[in-house]
Amino acid sequence: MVRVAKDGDGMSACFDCDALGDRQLVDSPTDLEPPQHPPPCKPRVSSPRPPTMYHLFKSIYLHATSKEEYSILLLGLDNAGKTTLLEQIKAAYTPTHPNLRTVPTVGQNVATVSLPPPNPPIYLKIWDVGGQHSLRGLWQSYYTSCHAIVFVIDSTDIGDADIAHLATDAGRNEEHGRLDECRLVLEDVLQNEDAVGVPVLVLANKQDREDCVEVVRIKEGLVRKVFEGEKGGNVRDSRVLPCSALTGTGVREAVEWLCSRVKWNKEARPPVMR
Ligand SMILES: Nc1nc2c(ncn2[C@@H]2O[C@H](COP(=O)(O)OP(=O)(O)OP(=O)(O)O)[C@@H](O)[C@H]2O)c(=O)[nH]1
Ligand SMILES: [Mg+2]
Repeated sequence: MVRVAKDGDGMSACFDCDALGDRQLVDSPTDLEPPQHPPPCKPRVSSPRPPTMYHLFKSIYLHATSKEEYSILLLGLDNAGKTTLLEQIKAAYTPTHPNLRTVPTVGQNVATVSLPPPNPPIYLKIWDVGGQHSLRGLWQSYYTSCHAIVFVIDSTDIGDADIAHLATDAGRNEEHGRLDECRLVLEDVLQNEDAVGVPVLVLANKQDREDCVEVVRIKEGLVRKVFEGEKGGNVRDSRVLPCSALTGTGVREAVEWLCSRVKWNKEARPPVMR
């Protein structure tokens, strides 16, 4: 039996003594002395090899060329505009045209963008997951490895965007769109313990439409109340920004905020090196 040492396991190749001894007995019929079993050979244990110049240069090269990669998770109700946003981010940072003819996402879409200077030299890996009710249970499996969450709101489908109104009699009779559903889903994200401390950017999307609610009302009437309410979870970095995923307005500002926040939070959630 031959044991061949693997590279770096500290032991050089060693031939098994029994096999060699048997063959010597058969090949030496004239031996008068009783057959002597050869002494077992000791495995030669070599000391760990010092790093070579190759390894040294390789690690310097990897250090100089690798970049930090942060994962960004796009969440929000179905039809909010997440996939359209992903297309606009790709188009803003890579030489591609956005595909704005989206279909409801069943599962996920993912894209990695490398930010050009003067942004910090990092990769953003952006995960767009389906927002339909039946798919929301999958979101939590992304929380532990994400570095920031973008919660996309359809600014045309949340009534007057004032959750205090929901509780009043006057409010009950009004048309709220999906305001209550949006509040509950956002609270659910903020309360998840795997997402504690993760920076959250709320995007008031579809600001290009005339029937949209202004960002300041969404901030004061919905987002601030959810974050400061009892289901708002722990303190975290957060921001509300207007955007139109369809026209691309506000998309770069959103990405820049995300870049600064993931870097800021890198002690708590370190990046992956690529
Ligand atoms: N006017 C306008 N329409 C938008 C905007 N963003 C998205 N839409 C439209 O809204 C619809 C839904 O967009 P999607 O990006 O597919 O929505 P989604 O959030 O990915 O939906 P799910 O995959 O079901 O979770 C599409 O018809 C988009 O063209 C926007 O900023 N303005
Ligand atoms: Mg989608």
